[in-house]
Amino acid sequence: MTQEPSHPYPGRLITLDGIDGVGKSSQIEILTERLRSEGREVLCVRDPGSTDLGTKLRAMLLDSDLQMHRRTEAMLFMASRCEMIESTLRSALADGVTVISDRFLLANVVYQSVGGEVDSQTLWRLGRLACGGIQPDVTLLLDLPAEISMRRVGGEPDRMESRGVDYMAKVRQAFLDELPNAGGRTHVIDASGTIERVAEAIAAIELF
Ligand SMILES: Nc1ncnc2c1ncn2[C@@H]1O[C@H](COP(=O)(O)OP(=O)(O)OP(=O)(O)O)[C@@H](O)[C@H]1O
Ligand SMILES: Cc1cn([C@H]2C[C@H](O)[C@@H](COP(=O)(O)O)O2)c(=O)[nH]c1=O
Repeated sequence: MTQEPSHPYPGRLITLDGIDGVGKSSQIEILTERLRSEGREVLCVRDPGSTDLGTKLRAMLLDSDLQMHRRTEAMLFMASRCEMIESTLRSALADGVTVISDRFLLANVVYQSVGGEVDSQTLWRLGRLACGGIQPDVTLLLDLPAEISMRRVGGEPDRMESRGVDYMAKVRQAFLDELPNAGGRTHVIDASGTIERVAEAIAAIELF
């Protein structure tokens, strides 16, 4: 079955996602190096972040001392993503660049729907409006039990990590449940092996 295009541009949007500590950033580093060694122009962005506004919003959203309603939280993540798309991501795709995003709308749906007052369908609808018609071409979901991933997270827990391992276990399941709605091609990668083993599993996936 042919898939609807994720966006009207020649570039490629690849997103990596999963619960905190699953190993996304480590894999993005390896994937970026590999694609660049193959001669591809690669732009890495982080969600939330990657703009002045997004960086400020990230600091607030991860500040354990800051209280906010779940709908407020959801919309601030969407605002950061909108700014990143309209100031960086869209033009890169238009120029044919491969964009690797550390998280995207899928994280917004699962992290803000678990245990909160906002349902996933509403978050998909609002989130797609905020993304201005851009969806990932490929979503790589790194999957790992929350008990293991939370042990990998170092330092003081941020506002999301402070919600604890039970919340993170529900987020993990929500990622698996919502992945088919992410748009484009989707893959679940077992993140329980060594960094090298996980990188091999990602290298075996056809990204283009
Ligand atoms: N496959 C792996 N096996 C064991 N440790 C790993 C693996 N991948 C990453 N780590 C380690 O786990 C920690 C978190 O890794 P990383 O920052 O890549 O995860 P992350 O998903 O980006 O985390 P976060 O979402 O919290 O930023 C790091 O100390 C990293 O070295
Ligand atoms: C995009 C997005 C992220 N989150 C959560 C997920 C993590 O706990 C933090 C981001 O930190 P990381 O270093 O990327 O893990 O924010 C969220 O709750 N909603 C979102 O839309």
